[in-house]
Amino acid sequence: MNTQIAAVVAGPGAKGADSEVGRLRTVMLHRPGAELKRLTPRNNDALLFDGIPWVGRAQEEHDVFAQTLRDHGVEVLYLSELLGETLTIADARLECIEAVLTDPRLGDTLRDVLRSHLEGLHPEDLAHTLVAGLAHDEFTEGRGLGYALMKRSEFVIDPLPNLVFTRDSSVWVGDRVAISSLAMQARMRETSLTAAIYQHHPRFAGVRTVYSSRLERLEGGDVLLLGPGVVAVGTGERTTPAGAERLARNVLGEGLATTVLAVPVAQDRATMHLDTVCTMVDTDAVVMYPSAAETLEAISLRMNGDELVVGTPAPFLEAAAEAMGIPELRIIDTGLDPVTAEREQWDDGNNTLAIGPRLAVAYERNIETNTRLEMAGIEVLPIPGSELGTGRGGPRCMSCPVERDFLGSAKEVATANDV
Ligand SMILES: NC(=O)NCCC[C@H](N)C(=O)O
Repeated sequence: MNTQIAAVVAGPGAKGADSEVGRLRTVMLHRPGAELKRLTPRNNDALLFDGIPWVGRAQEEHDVFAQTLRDHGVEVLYLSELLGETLTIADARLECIEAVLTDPRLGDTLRDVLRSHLEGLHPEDLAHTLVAGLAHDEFTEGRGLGYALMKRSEFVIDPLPNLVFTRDSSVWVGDRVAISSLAMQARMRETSLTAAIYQHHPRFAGVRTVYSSRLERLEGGDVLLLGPGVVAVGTGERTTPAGAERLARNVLGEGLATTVLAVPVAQDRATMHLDTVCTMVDTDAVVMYPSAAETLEAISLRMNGDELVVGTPAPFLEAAAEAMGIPELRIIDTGLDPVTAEREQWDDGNNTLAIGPRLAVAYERNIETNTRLEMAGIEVLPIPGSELGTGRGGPRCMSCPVERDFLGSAKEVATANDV
């Protein structure tokens, strides 16, 4: 175990998180809005939705989620409000507008008129347009061949319906924020918004980043803070091995962790991120899709001086327990038959958001999984998700914890494991 680790800054009021289960203090959500109204049967696949949500009901469901968090003392920050405030700052406006204009489909003529249009918008209207997109017919000033040949159903600026999954576009590791590098075309522009918020909004003044969207592919849904100093990173289509290795180099190099576990995840629609099959519900327990529990492996990444040492594959639960310095990483035994397990995994039954140890928000529809969690002593706070679920993400996907109580420091963990 590498003991040359700087202590994670975990002072009172520190932002960030060193676990999945420390008491949740502040979270960033995005209340879905006009961007969901852009979804049609023609574009929903490309926009990564499995259906056409009833938008008003999705908003009601999301409001229940936010209120459940508030009722448990969690401060809820809304991404669009932060974005509107951020876009009062000239540099932030430029960066977000530039991210739109880099779209190679535009062509110079359309790009120029679009630039002038966006530059003229009030910050809140600009925030709205950056999130909801701009349809061909809404942009009456449109010019150029790109615009002339665009179908009426197409967008000059694509909407961002997956912004609701705030987990994926940024993730905190210790007191640093990682701006992710989203893999799918439909989501790439999301990080121009989160990057601008973290860089320019006064709420985050002085916060340092540990990853940027210019680096290799990395999505927050793949990053699990197993415990102080131990980070698991799912790898596959969304987070590439190169992205996991880059994150490992950065967090290990900065003393934010002692071990990173790379965890290859089977690449199916239902299992696009590590958090679709496994989330933590206690300091030493996960709720996990049974078939993943049998098959997941982990490869440890540690630093030896300047060298990144790559271990050999080992069963995930064993490798995690060893890195965490605990006898066992428990799985809540859901004991479900394979069909029920598959149905509830599809509906994000394993994608819980812990508000603290043994207290987790979960979709109410996953009755069997939730019952087993309760039987195992995990208090479940059920929320509706029939419409939200069409985007294929649950409470963890829909939340970016900005501040949790720290459970410890990397230095303490390193010391404890060395004894
Ligand atoms: N962490 C997550 O699993 N997030 C859910 C992302 C769902 C979104 N429709 C996507 O395909 O990226």
